[in-house]
Amino acid sequence: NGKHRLTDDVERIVQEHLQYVREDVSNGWDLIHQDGEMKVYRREVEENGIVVDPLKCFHTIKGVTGHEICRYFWEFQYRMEWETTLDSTKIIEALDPDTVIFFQLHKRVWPAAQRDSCFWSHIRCISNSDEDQPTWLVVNYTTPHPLAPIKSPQVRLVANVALICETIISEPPLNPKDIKRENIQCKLTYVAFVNPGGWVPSAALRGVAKREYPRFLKRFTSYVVEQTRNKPILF
Ligand SMILES: O=S(=O)(CCO)c1ccc(-c2ccc(C3CCCC3)c([C@H]3C[C@H]3c3ccccn3)c2)cc1
Repeated sequence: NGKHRLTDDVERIVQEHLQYVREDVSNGWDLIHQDGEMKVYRREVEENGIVVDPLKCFHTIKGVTGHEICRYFWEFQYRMEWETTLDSTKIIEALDPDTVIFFQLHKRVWPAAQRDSCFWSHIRCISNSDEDQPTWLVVNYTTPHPLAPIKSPQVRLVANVALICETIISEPPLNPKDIKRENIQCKLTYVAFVNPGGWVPSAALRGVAKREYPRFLKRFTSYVVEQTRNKPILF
């Protein structure tokens, strides 16, 4: 894909996430939610009295590939079908076929002021030669943009989010064309570093995050399972 003004930033952040995804959650992380295969961890971090808790979620979803999960997460046209915490979302610039810039209005979470966000969103396939299936990832990273002016009373969110997915094929048939959905599953890692961009009561924000991240990940992954059920597998 063509080089653009954010190529170096995108490369740097993608590489950082590829290192970070391997870090285990044994020390310093609290398991805040478990539901079947989904495990949600959080570290309690404050910067200048603002809660910026990193979030890490591991989940295994049967019947879908990592490419399908990343595709539905990245593609703009599906977003409002699974994202219940947004008032609006729109693409304000396309930098290359895999990198766009979004502007989003997030639903107001009382008593905090309404948040908006502007980030570049990049989707990529990392082929790791040794394993059979490639890793797919999406990164959403805050960036300023002239078409996303900061307008009071909205507060600009600062977010660095990654969705990293592996595809597992159990009992692969001799001919890949014979692979069925019951033989595939996606192992996903979702990490979110969200700075609310301005003061929010710590307990309120931690409560919202604890409720909303698991709900959002469950709703999103269920949506992809539904959408792909009778479609050819996208590897
Ligand atoms: O995965 S994404 O890139 C999907 C694209 O939309 C993503 C997900 C979540 C957020 C987000 C935005 C705002 C908040 C807070 C900050 C003050 C008031 C709201 C939170 C915290 C509260 C947690 C939360 C988690 C999930 C959904 C909503 N709320 C999270 C941003 C981007």
